[in-house]
Order: sequence, then C-alpha cells, then structure tokens
Amino acid sequence: MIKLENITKTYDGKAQVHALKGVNLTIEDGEIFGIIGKSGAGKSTLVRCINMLERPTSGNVIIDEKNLTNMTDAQLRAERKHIGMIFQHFNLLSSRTVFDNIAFPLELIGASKEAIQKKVADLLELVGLTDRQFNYPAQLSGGQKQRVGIARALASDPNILLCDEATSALDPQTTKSILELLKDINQRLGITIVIITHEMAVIKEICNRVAVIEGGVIKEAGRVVDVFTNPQSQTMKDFVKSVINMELPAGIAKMGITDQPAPGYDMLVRLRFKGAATNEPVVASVVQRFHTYVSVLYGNIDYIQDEPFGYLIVVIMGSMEQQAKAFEYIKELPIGSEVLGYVPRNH
Ligand SMILES: Nc1ncnc2c1ncn2[C@@H]1O[C@H](COP(=O)(O)OP(=O)(O)OP(=O)(O)O)[C@@H](O)[C@H]1O
Repeated sequence: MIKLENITKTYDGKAQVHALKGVNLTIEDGEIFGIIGKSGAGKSTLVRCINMLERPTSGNVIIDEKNLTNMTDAQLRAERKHIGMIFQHFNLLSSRTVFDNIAFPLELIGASKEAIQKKVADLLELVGLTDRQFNYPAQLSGGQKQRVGIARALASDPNILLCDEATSALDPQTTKSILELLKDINQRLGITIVIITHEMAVIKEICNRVAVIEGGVIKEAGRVVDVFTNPQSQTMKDFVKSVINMELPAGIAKMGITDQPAPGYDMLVRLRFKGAATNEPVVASVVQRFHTYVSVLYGNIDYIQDEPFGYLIVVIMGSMEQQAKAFEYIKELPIGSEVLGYVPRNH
C-alpha cells in the first residue's frame, strides 16, 4: 500500500513555488490508480515524491508500512528497487541495444550473465520485442521505445510501477496498445500501477480509481466509474466533459425549458445508469405504474473497462400530479436522476 500523508513540496528559487499543498492519498496493492491534472498542477512533483526522486518539504511517504521520508540515501536506493518508473520521453540509453537497455539495471546490481540473459529474454517476450533485441533505440517507433522502458522498469521485479505521462508522446492507437500492456502486467504480475496523465481517455481506459489535482491540491478522488457518472468538483467535471458529453443536445436546449412545473408542460428528466442498473426497465415501469407516456429524447451508453454506464434524457408526459409521482418513484430506484426542467407539450 502507498500512503501519502499531508505531502507538501515547495521549490525555493527567486520566487517560491508551492507545488504540493498537503496531499493525502492511499493507493491499494494491485490497483491501477490515475492522477489527472492540467499542466503545472503538480502531477510530476507528486509522482516523483512517491519514489523520493523529489524529497517532500513535509509529510510522509509510507510504502508497505515503511516511511521513505526518514530513510538515508542508501536505504532509499535499496527501496527504489521495488518501484519501477517509466517516462514520457522513454529515457533510453541511445548507445545501447534494446537488450542492453533492459539489462542495465540488472548489471548495476551485479546480476550474473546467465541471470541477466534469462531475465531479459523473459521481459522481451512479455513486452513483445524479442525480434528487436539487437536494435538501437533510434531504430524503434515510440511505442516500441516505451515497451523497452516498461521492460527495463520491470527488470528489478518491482511491486509498484510509476508512469509519468507514459503515453503522452504516442498516437492514440499506440497509446491503446501500451495501456493494454500495462493492464496485462497489472493482472499477470499483480503490480500496483500509478499513472500520471492529463488525458481523461487514459483514465477511462485502464484506471480503477482516480484523483484529480489542481494547484497542488487533490480536488476529488474515487472509483473511476463513480467519478465519471457523478463528478463533484468543477475540475473533474471539466475532465469528464472531455470524454463524455453530458451536455444537453442543442435540439433539446432549444425547446424552451422552464424551471417550474406548469399545466401544459412535460417533465424533462436525465437518468444516469451504471453497472447492473443499466438493465433496469425504468421507462417501461414508469409507463405501467403511472399511466404516463415517456418519450426518450437522447441516450448514450458507454463502457469504463467492462462496466457499462450511460444516460437517457426522457420526457415524462401526463398531468402535473402524474409527473411528480413518477419522479418520486424514479428517485427511489438505484439509478441517478435529475429533473432538468419542463418543456411545453407538443414541443
Ligand atoms: N525543479 C523545480 N524548480 C522550481 N519549480 C518547479 C520545479 N519543478 C516543478 N516546478 C513548478 O511546480 C509546479 C508543479 O509542476 P509539475 O511539473 O509537478 O506539474 P505537472 O502537473 O506535472 O505539469 P506538466 O504536465 O506540465 O509537467 C509548477 O508551477 C512548476 O513550474
């Protein structure tokens, strides 16, 4: 488990920069945890505090019950063997082949030639680069370079892998294949993965939980599916908007929506579903119970990994009393719901 307790980081210079202002986070073993934020939010500083490449100004970094903040440099070097890291620009050694790049950390710890040969061969297979082992980095695509970076990071058998904007220099297709590889590594080897990114699509693709950081402060954290379906902070709402359109479609917005119920007006409702609730026959049961008509104006179903979520915009027609009763019923169902307003009948 990774526990960050009240981490602050101030960079001293001509003007002091308070990059982290009291960050508290717990990352469980085996999860893929995303940290999202805009440029300058403090993401890199935060991830570098986890392996103490950057020493926090105050607070504690506790990994598997060991407090890294109290360790000497020698103790830290030993501890970092359990924490691999990959970078946006790969940081490969250009004068070494793929094989020798992956072997490098093993050479540093004095592993035998045979052990290196075996380990590197296994890692090459894991990342799908066996046929490229004698190439130099300049002969590889971005995606292949990142695969080398991943293999090198795994050479010391870490139980944590930190990814600092690891897919930001890659095209969408290559990003997808690298994220699939990371997911595979997480599932096969049980490695905890921490992903720093400014792209919500990356979070949606592979993270179990996410925290959003702005101005050195964690604004919100939670399960990805919860945050996507019900973001609380403005920062998270903005990020969610970048991958899911929760705005009212223009045609609906133009219907002349009012705030208050009135005779001759129908109720405009947004229903939010996730997981098993996606199968709830909401519309049919409202129609049956309250003898109303329900018309579906807009719908969108998406998947976060294997979990479905989505929303429907419906109009509930009938008397004001029927509409109110129908919504009372909907509110009790295990789905999200909100009245968006009222629209003139026969809109
Ligand atoms: N070594 C440093 N010295 C002084 N200020 C720094 C240093 N490193 C980062 N900062 C400042 O700390 C703040 C947070 O930077 P950080 O790199 O952690 O943000 P980020 O979210 O990773 O941004 P980006 O996505 O642009 O890399 C910024 O204002 C940055 O200018």
